[in-house]
Amino acid sequence: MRIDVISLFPEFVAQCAAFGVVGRAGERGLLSLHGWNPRDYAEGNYRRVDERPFGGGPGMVMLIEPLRAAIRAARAADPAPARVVYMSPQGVRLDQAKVRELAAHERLILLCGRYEGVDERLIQAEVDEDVSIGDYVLSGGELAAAVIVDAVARLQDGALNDAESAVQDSFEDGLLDCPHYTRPVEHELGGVPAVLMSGNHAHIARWRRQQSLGRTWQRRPDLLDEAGLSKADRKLLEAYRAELAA
Ligand SMILES: O=C(NCc1ccc(CNCc2ncc[nH]2)cc1)c1csc2nc[nH]c(=O)c12
Repeated sequence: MRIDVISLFPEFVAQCAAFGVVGRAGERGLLSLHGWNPRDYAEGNYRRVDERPFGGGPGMVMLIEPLRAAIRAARAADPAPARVVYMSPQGVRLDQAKVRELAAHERLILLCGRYEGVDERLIQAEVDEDVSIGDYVLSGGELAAAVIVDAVARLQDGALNDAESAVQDSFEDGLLDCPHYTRPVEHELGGVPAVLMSGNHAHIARWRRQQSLGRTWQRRPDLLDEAGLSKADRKLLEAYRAELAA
């Protein structure tokens, strides 16, 4: 998969892709990341990339032409067609389903705005979809682009080893994770649930499932509705709640 990031700070996103699983995906040739800076395509001796908004109001708006030239350069760098995603507070909210959708493309071009955003005409002409990473205010689209790079890199075949795939799958079952413990068994902060030391793998799996169900019910009941619980799940959750009420 090839991802081109259009940003005034392209090194920002490159850095986020230099470590861990994502860095390894790059080394394995599963993901290539390229940055394009609109300022390199800005005209005039001030090389402007932004201007004051028509109609007045605070902040600045990114100009059409430097962005358009940078997008064109990115498109031209590889013959494969690219999906252009504008990182925007007005976008659809990113979730794992959207990540899977984006990861299926051979190429993505991620457009990162700064200031108040981008001239609407550029968005209409060049952008396929707008994506937000949540309802909070960031200083630009770069962190959102880095989130997408990380999440889609993990889904490239060969990016994760078996253990890491298990971690990925556990999230994808739609529930929150169970608690995790490692050595020492005894610690001033407390001990370890006996079931985890029992060696009884059926009991351990049941306990972990019950903890996932219980924590999801307590912290993210919204996820519970979609999770499609089995009869066994519902019994485990009932027992969890009964234990809390006791
Ligand atoms: O570029 C991004 N943010 C920069 C930014 C933030 C706020 C405003 C203010 N706009 C005026 C307004 N908004 C609502 C009503 N009036 C403009 C630009 C961004 C990309 S994806 C993402 N995902 C989550 N959060 C984000 O901020 C982002």
